[in-house]
Amino acid sequence: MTVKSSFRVLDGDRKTRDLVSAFLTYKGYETVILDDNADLFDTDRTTSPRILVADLVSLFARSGDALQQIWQTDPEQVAIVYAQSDAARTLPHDERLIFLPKPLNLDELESVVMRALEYQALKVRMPEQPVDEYPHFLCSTIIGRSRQMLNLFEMIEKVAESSATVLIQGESGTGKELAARAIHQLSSRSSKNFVPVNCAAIPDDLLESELFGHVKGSFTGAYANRIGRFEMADKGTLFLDEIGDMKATLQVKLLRVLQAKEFEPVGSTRSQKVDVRIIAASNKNLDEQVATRDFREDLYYRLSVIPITIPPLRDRREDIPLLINHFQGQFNRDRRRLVKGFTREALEMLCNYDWPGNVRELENLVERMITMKESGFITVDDLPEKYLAPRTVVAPPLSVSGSVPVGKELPPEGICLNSAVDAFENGLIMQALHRTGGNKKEAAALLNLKRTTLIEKLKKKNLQFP
Ligand SMILES: Nc1ncnc2c1ncn2[C@@H]1O[C@H](COP(=O)(O)OP(=O)(O)OP(=O)(O)O)[C@@H](O)[C@H]1O
Repeated sequence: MTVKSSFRVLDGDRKTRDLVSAFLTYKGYETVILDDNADLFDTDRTTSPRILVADLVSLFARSGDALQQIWQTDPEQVAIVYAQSDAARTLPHDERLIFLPKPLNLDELESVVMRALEYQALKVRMPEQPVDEYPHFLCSTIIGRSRQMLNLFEMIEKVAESSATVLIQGESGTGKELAARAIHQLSSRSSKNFVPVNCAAIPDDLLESELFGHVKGSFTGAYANRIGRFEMADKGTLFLDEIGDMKATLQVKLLRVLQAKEFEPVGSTRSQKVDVRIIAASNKNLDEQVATRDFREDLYYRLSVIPITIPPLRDRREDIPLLINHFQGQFNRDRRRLVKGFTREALEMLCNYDWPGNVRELENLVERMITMKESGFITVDDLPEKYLAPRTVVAPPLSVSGSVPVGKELPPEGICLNSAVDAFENGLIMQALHRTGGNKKEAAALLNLKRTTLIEKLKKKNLQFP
């Protein structure tokens, strides 16, 4: 049975219907006009793609639930529905539905037809993997396949069972809050509140009242009694983010609550009991802050009963393609885009980049790229300049001393030497692997390294030749 394109056109207004049908036929698509007697829900699944182009009023005249009924029979059918602009909000939010405002513009119709075709092509080639079967998720939010992330998943599952205080450390954007939420979600406290507090975002003089609440009249502006985050988190979890920014006097009070499991609201002398699990996080090195006496040692030990460190993304590069794929799916859905992915070269650039902003930076980049690109593949030319650095690395000749001279000028704002050297080294290693088709022995010879040294480097840097 041959699989052919098929558009079904539904419109009570004959003139518009004939125009749409003639236009699609002219563009080379097989088109069927649905007259009054045609069964809207008996879709012929031997045709592909299956796209309905319909006037909203005519569609709803058949049934107010017409779209859902069509999708029940044929879940991959795309509906291009046109109506007056303000009718858009009456339509369900669904990636299979494309709205087109009236009056119909044939250029716009052509472009949404392309989108619909791309959507279906994508669905046929890449059936979505059910989340449950996806092996690299925790709580369906944290993604990673690197050894470090799999260890982290295990750790989170273990610590969730207890109520011990957890201290999560890691650079900004590595997913500390996500990890804290997962611990709460997997714990027996999950039906109660998860209450986050960003200690760095709240002015010092307000943080105490924010945490413990206050009684009316306790300070200027305290017009009424107010409960604090500790009370809100009773029987649940309190997430103290950026704990390293908490001022010394408050550190003492927090220590007392951790020890006595009770606190007093600002302006009150009455102690209140609470049952709160504390998860603290910091992107500063608390060890160093303890050494410089910026953080109390006793509080540090109280908080770090279970210490967890989330490694920066550059130390687990094999997670990058997985994360890109995840965010791509998410933003294609959210922004109603049909971007198919990143080209291999673009992906390689991104895998070589150092991601100082970690997963947050990666997520923002993918969102920006998907929003701007709309469909097709994202290529190296679409990437912002800063992500291209490794491509500009051309293996220069060895200097007399045997060291490799840096081919770029030092920018006026300076550079991070370690990252630059690291990126430069990664670029050369990947080039050597490319040139030798992934043969490590030959690549090592090109780099004047022992094969085992190259393998060690690849492992240490988490570099993978695709
Ligand atoms: N492993 C991951 N999988 C999926 N998304 C992630 C992952 N890690 C981080 N993210 C996403 O990256 C963004 C930053 O994560 P999060 O806020 O948890 O980081 P953080 O370490 O707490 O940052 P900060 O130190 O700046 O508070 C969020 O949008 C989060 O959903």
